[in-house]
Amino acid sequence: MSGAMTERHMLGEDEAAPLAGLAARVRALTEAAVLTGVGADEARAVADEIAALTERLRAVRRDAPPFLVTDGHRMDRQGGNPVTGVLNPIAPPVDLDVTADGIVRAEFTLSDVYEGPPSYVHGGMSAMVLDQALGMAAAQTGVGGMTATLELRYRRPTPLGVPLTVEAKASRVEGRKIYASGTIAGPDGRVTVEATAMFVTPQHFLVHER
Ligand SMILES: CCCCCCCC(=O)SCCNC(=O)CCNC(=O)[C@H](O)C(C)(C)COP(=O)(O)OP(=O)(O)OC[C@H]1O[C@@H](n2cnc3c(N)ncnc32)[C@H](O)[C@@H]1OP(=O)(O)O
Repeated sequence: MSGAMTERHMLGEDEAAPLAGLAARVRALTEAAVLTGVGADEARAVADEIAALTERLRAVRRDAPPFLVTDGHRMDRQGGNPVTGVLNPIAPPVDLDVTADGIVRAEFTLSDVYEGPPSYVHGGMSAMVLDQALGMAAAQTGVGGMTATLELRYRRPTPLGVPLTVEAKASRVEGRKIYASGTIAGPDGRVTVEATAMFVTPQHFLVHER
């Protein structure tokens, strides 16, 4: 089971680097699988080889994704995060940075793996990137919290395969509620998606993590 309370193995740089390399290869494999034009026999043969490789990785299995040893902000440690995690092949990954004034920002590119409407980014993927960025912005105010509400306005289609920018900032804190907003913009700087969210700090965060 993968739960918040599960004890996590901590990966040092020496252990993390080859696993990040593995994730990068699987990410490339995923894109190749989505775009391949090989015939049925070749697809079956490759599938068998991948099944064998999967069994090799399963030979030693952890109970939950490991954390990275880091002196950066807290989310840095979640190498398995589906948006930012270098250890997770389904993460683009989006390398979110935090400026001194609490703005969370990244440039990233989404491949055809994330296609929703033909030639554009899937709206759920934009939501996931924004949830993560706004969540990190909320965390800059103190403890951070769980997403309670996330409202999105899809202003225009988000293009695939070109540099996008995500930006987020917390706007205010009211007790355990933290409000944040953010955007995704295309290479021309025009905003494609706007988001506002409210995060609620669960009581157990306050007890265990302060
Ligand atoms: C660095 C981190 C980056 C992380 C980015 C990714 C973030 C995520 O994706 S988190 C995953 C998605 N979210 C979830 O699964 C959350 C599931 N929900 C929960 O766990 C709980 O409902 C939680 C924590 C939001 C609130 O629970 P709890 O602490 O018991 O809240 P509760 O005491 O009932 O309410 C506190 C206040 O918040 C309000 N509130 C709680 N939930 C909501 C909601 N969904 N909508 C509106 N208001 C809400 C309550 O009305 C109450 O307000 P007031 O104090 O004014 O009466």
